[in-house]
Amino acid sequence: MPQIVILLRAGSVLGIPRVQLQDVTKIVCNRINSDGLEQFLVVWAGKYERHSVPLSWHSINELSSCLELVQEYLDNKTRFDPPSRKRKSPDSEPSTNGHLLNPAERRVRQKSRSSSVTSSASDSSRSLAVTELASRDIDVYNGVIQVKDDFITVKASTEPGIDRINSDDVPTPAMLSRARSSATSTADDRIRMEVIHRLRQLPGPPVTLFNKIDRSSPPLKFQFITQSILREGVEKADPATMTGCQKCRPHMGQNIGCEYTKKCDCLEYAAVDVKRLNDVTKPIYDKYIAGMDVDLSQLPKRFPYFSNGDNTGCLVPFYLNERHPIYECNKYCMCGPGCKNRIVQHGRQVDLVIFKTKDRGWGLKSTQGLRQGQFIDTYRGEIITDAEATRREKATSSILNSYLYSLDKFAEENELKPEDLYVVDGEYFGGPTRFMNHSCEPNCRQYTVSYNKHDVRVYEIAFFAYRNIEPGEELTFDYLDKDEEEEDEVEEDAPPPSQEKPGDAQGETKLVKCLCGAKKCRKWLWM
Ligand SMILES: C[S@@+](CC[C@H](N)C(=O)[O-])C[C@H]1O[C@@H](n2cnc3c(N)ncnc32)[C@H](O)[C@@H]1O
Repeated sequence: MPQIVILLRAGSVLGIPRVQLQDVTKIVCNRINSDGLEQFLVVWAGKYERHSVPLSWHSINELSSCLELVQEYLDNKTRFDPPSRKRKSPDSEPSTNGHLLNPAERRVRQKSRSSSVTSSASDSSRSLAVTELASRDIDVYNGVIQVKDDFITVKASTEPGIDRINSDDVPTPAMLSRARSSATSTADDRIRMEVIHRLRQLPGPPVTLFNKIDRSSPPLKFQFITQSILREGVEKADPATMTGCQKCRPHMGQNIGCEYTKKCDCLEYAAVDVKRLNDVTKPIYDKYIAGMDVDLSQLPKRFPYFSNGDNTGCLVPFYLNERHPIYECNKYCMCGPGCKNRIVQHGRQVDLVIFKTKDRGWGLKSTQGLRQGQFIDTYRGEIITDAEATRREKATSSILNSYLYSLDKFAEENELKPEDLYVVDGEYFGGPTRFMNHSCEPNCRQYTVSYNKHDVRVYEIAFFAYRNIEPGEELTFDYLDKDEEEEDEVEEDAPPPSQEKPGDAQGETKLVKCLCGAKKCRKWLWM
């Protein structure tokens, strides 16, 4: 399309001009232009008369700050037109996991007609207005384009003689038909490179991307974060309540920090190991269970992680199997940073691969084998109030996916009302674990990890390997958080359960067919 090409060449003196994200409403079509360039039809944002919203075609280079809109367009297009974006040849996967451009797809369209262009330009600002377009179906340009300070802006033209195209008519059936057969591999690659770039910024061992299924990438709307973000109305407990263990020291014999459960104040609220109660401690425990004030440090406790041997750092069976809350040491503790009661706080230590599954969107795996009880990563996101979670659920853009995780571990014992609980939303902000799928027979489990035993509403959710996991095995957890003994027998071809998901007062959740493929699959999954 000549008018845009002229603009690009002028812009190349200044650098590639860019369309700004906030100026674009959406992208509605794609094509290969007469120069063989992939282009996208942009609908501009702004206050314009109805039906005369400016529209213009742009290359992926010009849309580098709008890649997430391009991705949204391509993902929707794929939903309606899957074959055009399927991988052609898995063998051509480059080592970066990026897609090779398939030469057969780079169809250079024969230039048929040109449009007349009026232009005015200065060093810092150039504008172009388009008169009658010979082929509206293809060469749509509807307004005045300006390049200023390396950014493209556009406005509806008021000049006489400029033909307007009704924006409601775009994309036309002819445009859609052309779009269907027009390659988008350059755009797919750009999007993928942006995701890979973001993954490379993450601290710790590499997180990589692998997709042998199609050309899509994880959503650019999603941002990787290293710590959860507390949103409006969410408050941690008063910082003054956060205290550390005062009687422990870095070297208490074995040079592992905290060593004696009876000395460590961090274990005050940790689960009691009832199997080790004796004649002295049993009566204290009974009083504790009856709700009386007792000295909890007298009761038998356990540290959560092995401190020596092959399994150093892995969860001990008492925590692994019974899933008691884990209380790690914190910055106020006297045991020092090398204390063995600090694992989750040091962050992810295993490599991860975000990969495309055949039928459940993206999933997560590791290239390394994981030991039973080994820490993988936390589930992070925006921590929001219950009311905000309900609002988001109702207004959700993700029809199929659910990323909300309720922080209700301590609700019952602290008599917290459901409306006072917080929820982690991992849809737009989170870590790689946001891509973990559900299995009815999972190989990972989620555990509660707290650094402040007095804070019952804000804590970490940490994933640990529940058994030894082979390299490359998909990492899964049970979304319903059921323990093995709670399992009900599920019959083959069981119909969808009629009751509501437990705890779902509003019945907002959806029931979807579970595709985990486990032998004991429950067949249906509440989302
Ligand atoms: C937390 S996300 C997991 C990542 C997701 N696959 C993606 O591509 O973003 C949860 C969503 O993944 C899909 N999913 C996960 N496990 C599934 C399963 N066993 N069966 C069917 N869909 C599943 C569902 O769409 C669910 O809402």
